[in-house]
Amino acid sequence: MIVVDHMNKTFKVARRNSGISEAFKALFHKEYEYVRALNDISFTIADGEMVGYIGPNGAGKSSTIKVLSGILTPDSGECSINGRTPWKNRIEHVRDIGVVFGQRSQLWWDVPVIDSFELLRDIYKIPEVRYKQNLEELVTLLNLQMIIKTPTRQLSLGQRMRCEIAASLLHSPSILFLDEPTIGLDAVSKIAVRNFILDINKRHKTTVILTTHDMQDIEALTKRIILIGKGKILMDGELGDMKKQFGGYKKLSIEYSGKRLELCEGMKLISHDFSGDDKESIVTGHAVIEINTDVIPVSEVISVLSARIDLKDISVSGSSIDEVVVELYKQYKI
Ligand SMILES: Nc1ncnc2c1ncn2[C@@H]1O[C@H](COP(=O)(O)OP(=O)(O)OP(=O)(O)O)[C@@H](O)[C@H]1O
Repeated sequence: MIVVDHMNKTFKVARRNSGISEAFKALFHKEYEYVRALNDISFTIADGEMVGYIGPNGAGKSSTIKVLSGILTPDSGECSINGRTPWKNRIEHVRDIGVVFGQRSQLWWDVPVIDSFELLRDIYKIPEVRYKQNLEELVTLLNLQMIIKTPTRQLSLGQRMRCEIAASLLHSPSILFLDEPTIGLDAVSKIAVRNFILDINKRHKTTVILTTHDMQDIEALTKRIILIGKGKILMDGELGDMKKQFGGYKKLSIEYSGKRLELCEGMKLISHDFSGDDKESIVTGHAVIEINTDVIPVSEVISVLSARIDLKDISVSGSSIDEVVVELYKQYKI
């Protein structure tokens, strides 16, 4: 169980203008600015839950993960993870958690991956039998057989990320923090990583907190999302509800022939290609229309259109998860 209660963190950042004279001045008089990375944040995450922690750049996601993993001490507020305070009980705490920072490596750069794994076994004092079992499972599920003897620096990004995830799980943690685990991965590697995370959550009931800008990760993995912006928790709820609230638009794509395309209230033309003179003669065309379903249902749009034109082909799609998130960020002005 993770309980975060009214947590705050402010960074003091040195600022100066460019130029040699400014650099010289800064030797004697430094100017500082305060950045409020976490502003009174609170949330609770139950055992076995998978939560997407989202927000724009600089929102405070990594700072939260750093506090939860014991790397950073907050200025005030409480945090209890399985009954421990991460920054106070660091040694016991790290046995309970696995952390993957997509942009940083926990593997030793110049040695084969298996050597890094063995070092981690010694650091975490993982019993030999458990280590062997976990290693075998992770090597199979993450398909590491061919790369485990290669030095980390010679691995591709996708190969390294699979090794990073394995490294974070060797000691069977009950909680996994994933900070942008699919950043820079190709489609095949992304899907492999997502499937693996789903699998360990299902089989081992591992609690997963995932920060990402990849909304397909969120859609594939989590039901609950927590939105952070400018250090504040702005929303905490079901992904499905968020889609309903912010995704009230449908896109209608039509191939048609007939006279002029006329729209009514609740319909907006996104794109329109047509042949012929659209004022007088029969035209054939392709149009994409955005429908505000709060104003007019899709069925009515189709009947309005088909009264005027001959619909040859038609497809309807909802707002993509990215569009929903753009709406969400707009709404909260972040
Ligand atoms: N060590 C630090 N020193 C000074 N400022 C910091 C430090 N770490 C983070 N910050 C600032 O705190 C704010 C939150 O940063 P954080 O890295 O948590 O954001 P984020 O949501 O993870 O962003 P991104 O999506 O870009 O990774 C930013 O304004 C950042 O500049």
